[in-house]
Amino acid sequence: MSPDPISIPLFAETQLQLLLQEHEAEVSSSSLATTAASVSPSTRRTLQATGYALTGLILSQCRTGLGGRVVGEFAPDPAIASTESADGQPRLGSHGIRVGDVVRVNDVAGPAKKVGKEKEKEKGKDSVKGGPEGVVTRVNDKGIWIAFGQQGGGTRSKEDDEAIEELWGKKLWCIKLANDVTYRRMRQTMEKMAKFIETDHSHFMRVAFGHTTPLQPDYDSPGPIEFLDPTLNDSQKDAIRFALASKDIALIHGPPGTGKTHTLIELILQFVQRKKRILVCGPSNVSVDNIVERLAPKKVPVVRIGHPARLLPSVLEHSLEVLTQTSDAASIVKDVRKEMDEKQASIRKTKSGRERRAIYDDLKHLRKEFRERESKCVDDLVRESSVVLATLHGAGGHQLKNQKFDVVIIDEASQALEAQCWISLLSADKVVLAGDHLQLPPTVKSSNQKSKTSNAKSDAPPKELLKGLSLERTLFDRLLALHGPDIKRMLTTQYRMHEKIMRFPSVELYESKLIAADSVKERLLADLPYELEGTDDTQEPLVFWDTQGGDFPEKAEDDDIGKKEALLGESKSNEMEALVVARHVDNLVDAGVRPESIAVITPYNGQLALLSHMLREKYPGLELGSVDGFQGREKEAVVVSLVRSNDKHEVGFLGEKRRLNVAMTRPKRHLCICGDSDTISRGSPFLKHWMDYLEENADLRYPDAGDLL
Ligand SMILES: Nc1ncnc2c1ncn2[C@@H]1O[C@H](COP(=O)(O)OP(=O)(O)OP(=O)(O)O)[C@@H](O)[C@H]1O
Repeated sequence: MSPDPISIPLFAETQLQLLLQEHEAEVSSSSLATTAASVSPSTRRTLQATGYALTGLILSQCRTGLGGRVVGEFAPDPAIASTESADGQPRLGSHGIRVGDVVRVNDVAGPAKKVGKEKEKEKGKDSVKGGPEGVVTRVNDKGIWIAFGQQGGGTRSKEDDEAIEELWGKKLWCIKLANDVTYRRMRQTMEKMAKFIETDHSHFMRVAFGHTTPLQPDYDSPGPIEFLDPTLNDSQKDAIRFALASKDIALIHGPPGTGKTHTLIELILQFVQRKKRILVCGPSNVSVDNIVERLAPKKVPVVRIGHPARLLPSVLEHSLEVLTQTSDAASIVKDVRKEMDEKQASIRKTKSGRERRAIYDDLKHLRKEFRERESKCVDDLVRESSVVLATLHGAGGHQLKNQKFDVVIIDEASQALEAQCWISLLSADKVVLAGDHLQLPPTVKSSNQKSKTSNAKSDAPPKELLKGLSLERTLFDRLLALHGPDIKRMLTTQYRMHEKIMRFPSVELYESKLIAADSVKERLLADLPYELEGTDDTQEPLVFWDTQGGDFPEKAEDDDIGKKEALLGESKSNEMEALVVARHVDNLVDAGVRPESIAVITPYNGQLALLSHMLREKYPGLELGSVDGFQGREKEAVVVSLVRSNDKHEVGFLGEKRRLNVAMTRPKRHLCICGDSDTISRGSPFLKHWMDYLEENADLRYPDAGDLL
């Protein structure tokens, strides 16, 4: 079968337009657009209250941190700090700035007045409005530490040094910025692809766009395989054999709880044994760190690329930036760093402008020297590592510019935008993607606004777009549709759910292929390793509170805010149903289930707000979240509030199978569904089957509205 080929430049142009729309949607939906340098005190306070800013700061210390960046320590301004900590020191007020956030530090009085040429130079250059930008590396109630320099890595510049110098003695505040490194790297990659001519196309690229079919896997080429992990099950072994034998593309399909990462670790080790160099990527820092953590004890040389502030503490020792300080190769950088620190400190002691300029000049030379030595050190470290790990956008950084890998592995590939994947794939020969296309794709904001395609560039000539291409269509999905199931292997034993919880998603979505491992298939809450009462709930894996009958109506939104939110699918709520949920949680806790073992999830943010109001204070350990946000997570007991209950039988975005799949596959021992079977069963054949399954298999209960009030 010869697939329909897709034009690579047209694909890239289409992606560029879709990405532009998405970026605009992101910027406009975020109040981060208001990042002008000079804003009123009350706006600053509001920004702090909403989690976007931190006010009342002064610069208290500077030093050279990882990667040669200046790290500034900012303390509460004692003149205005309203709270004190136990030791009598001023404390920062409550705020939402976290480690890893990109922030800009501004002078409360506004940017320094520039004169003449400098002013001209800065006109129209938004990025220099306000103070220097950096990444938060540490926060506690006595201060915040910020590493200055480019968002995407790289060492500091003269402009950074000068901008930081300007902060001494000023009253400061910082504001969280949108982190657009990912967007920028995707755009650069697509721009590159749009310009490629045929001779630039790799074999993998031609496979990925249907210009040719995948080559036959060669099962002899990897030689005999001795599995290192004795616990691997047959489907995991089969997936590993296939990925080793494939010549260009292998998809590992990992339904919920089937040990996708477990399998990837063995696969990576097998590649290393065969002297292959591997780049391992994932869409988020957590997805990558998860692999570093599990790989590190196996004694393989690994290096993790990425800003240290964003990495889990447990993987820091493998971070490239830390290695550039601690490894043998790092000594060549150390001397220069010390000299830079000394120079930096001497600036403040110098009053004369001439001397200051001379120091800045020296710093400039030192910085050049530092960069050259560091770049050699980085190159050496990366070249010596058989396994390099980075986020997908991190793979577009300068550290990997001249690096070549035998295999690129992408974990959680079905949660990454396709353009994001290509950042790591442009020069790849062989690719392994792991994911589950039957769970939710990455969140895309612009798809909610399809009707308003009048984007900001509406006066630009319309470009031809590839039909059927949207950002939600992931590479994983597209490759499967293009080349069929021969390019994938599915993991089939799941180690999370009770058999009764697993059966419906298995039959409806995974061709009845899932098998519950013996260790989990009959596990109940009552078997938890702490004291628990055996009740109707703790001895039952599947409960359905059916609210049919009209006494549990969803709230109709008719005000303006409601309508706007409804566009985002966020505003629905159902107060009576929330009472059913709360009652069920009470019952579980009364039976002895720890609130930390329970999660309450719902597709609607309106309902989440209501449930949080009812339950957060009562059970601080209980986890409350949206279904979308709970993807990838698990809990002993999960209560799902479906919300929709109306005469028109509208189910809104419950109609999305992948969302319901995520919702129903989070629990290990107990799943409780609260919803109106009458409304929901008419939403789609899938929903009808689900309601039928619950009716036949769950412990069915009908709440009494009067009893709840
Ligand atoms: N062959 C196996 N034998 C026993 N336990 C296993 C096996 N494979 C995976 N597991 C267990 O299953 C659980 C899920 O595995 P893992 O964390 O690797 O999956 P994942 O891919 O990260 O998650 P998901 O399957 O939800 O995508 C873990 O507790 C892991 O120890």
